[in-house]
Amino acid sequence: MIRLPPYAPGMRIGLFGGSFNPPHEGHRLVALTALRRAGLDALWVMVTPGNPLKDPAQLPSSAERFARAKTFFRHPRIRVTDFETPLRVRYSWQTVEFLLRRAPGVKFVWVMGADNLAGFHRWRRWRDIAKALPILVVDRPGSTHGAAFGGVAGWFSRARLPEARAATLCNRRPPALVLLHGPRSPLSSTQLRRRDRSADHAS
Ligand SMILES: Nc1ncnc2c1ncn2[C@@H]1O[C@H](COP(=O)(O)OP(=O)(O)OP(=O)(O)O)[C@@H](O)[C@H]1O
Ligand SMILES: O=C(O)c1ccc[n+]([C@@H]2O[C@H](COP(=O)([O-])O)[C@@H](O)[C@H]2O)c1
Repeated sequence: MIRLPPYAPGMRIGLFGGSFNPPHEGHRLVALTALRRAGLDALWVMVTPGNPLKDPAQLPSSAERFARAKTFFRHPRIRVTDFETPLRVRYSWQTVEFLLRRAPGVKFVWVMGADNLAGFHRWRRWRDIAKALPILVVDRPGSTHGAAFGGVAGWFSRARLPEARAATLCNRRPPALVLLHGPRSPLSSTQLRRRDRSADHAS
């Protein structure tokens, strides 16, 4: 049996998947923004076994990334989980399908940064994900335009809600999308890995 964080019918839960290699303040900003502006009861930080669009070489195990994320995200409404690893998930549509079956009545919303929406058309069965649950996107420097006008923007045009309606997103019938603007973080895991590598070289 796959273990999940606590849930109950009617709860509003954000699903925030990522590599988290390592976690950083940009991730925290997304998590807190989603909790607050969508009025979520909880946010699950889902440490992926591996983004299918990224090179898995050099990716620490999900156990290592999970441990680090658990230490990093200390918040009463944030739960870190790596259930996608025992579930042997490769693509997010599998996660969504599993959760909707396993936790009926929970109001799930998919949470992502703007760069992920800009590349969403490359995700396996992205239309099925979009038809299965609402999507909340938090702006990210460098991806504002791509998220608003990129590959999937046309498809979402009628499903897009104004930011002021973000708190209603969990109750919307999908497809439904909100693109949130506000405080942004320029941080990335790539940048942190580079910084760690140069510190190693210097010492
Ligand atoms: N600074 C940020 N602002 C907004 N969203 C972010 C930011 N950093 C990461 N995210 C979002 O967090 C989720 C997990 O991202 P991920 O763990 O790949 O971090 P990353 O910094 O993009 O990593 P990498 O640099 O290794 O690609 C994705 O939805 C991504 O869009
Ligand atoms: O399902 C897909 O095709 C797919 C393609 C790219 C990314 N994802 C998921 O998107 C989330 C963010 O990934 P990342 O690497 O940008 O942190 C994570 O849960 C990935 O598994 C999923």
